[in-house]
Amino acid sequence: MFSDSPDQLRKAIRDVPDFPKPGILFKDITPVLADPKLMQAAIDGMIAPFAGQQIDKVVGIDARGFIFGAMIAQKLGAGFIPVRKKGKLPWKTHGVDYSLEYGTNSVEIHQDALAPGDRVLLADDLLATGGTAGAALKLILDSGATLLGSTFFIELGFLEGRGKLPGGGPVHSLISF
Ligand SMILES: O=P(O)(O)OC[C@H]1O[C@H](OP(=O)(O)OP(=O)(O)O)[C@H](O)[C@@H]1O
Ligand SMILES: Nc1ncnc2[nH]cnc12
Repeated sequence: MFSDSPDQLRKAIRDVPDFPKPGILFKDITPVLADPKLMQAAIDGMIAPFAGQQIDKVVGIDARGFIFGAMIAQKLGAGFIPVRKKGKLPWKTHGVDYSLEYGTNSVEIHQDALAPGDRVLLADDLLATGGTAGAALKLILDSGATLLGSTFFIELGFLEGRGKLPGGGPVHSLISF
């Protein structure tokens, strides 16, 4: 990781006012995705607090969480498990409804994706109200797996989303606004 990366990462995140709804300041990560050095710094920074721990599975949340989660899983030598928006997974699922900063939705996980005793890290691009990550946390804990913690590229601290992640281990974010 290059030493001034947090500053460079922060500068690369683009603010888009009133997307997808009036009053929402959308944090656009596509400039980070487009730069391999920045992405490497982002992934390294998201993994750092969990270094040295045995992690069997990384759960990533549809859709932007797939990008970060899959890269983290590869780097850790762990499996990747998708939590998808309702109706997208082909096999038997468990699901949960939730609300997020700009709406409501449902996410699902395959019933056989996680097993009791699996050591899991949850990953997403952004923690806002915590509704989405809280829904994923419920799916993980209901499976009997052990949730070691959660890691986010961005946290919107003023929305206090980490309060929606009780019992899920440490919550880490690389860039806070
Ligand atoms: O903390 P919350 O208020 O729940 O918001 C955070 C969630 O919102 C975004 O997902 P979105 O549903 O927009 O899906 P996308 O990744 O498909 O754009 C983001 O990727 C997080 O998953
Ligand atoms: N402000 C925001 N920007 C980008 N993604 C989000 N997900 C929830 N709130 C968001």
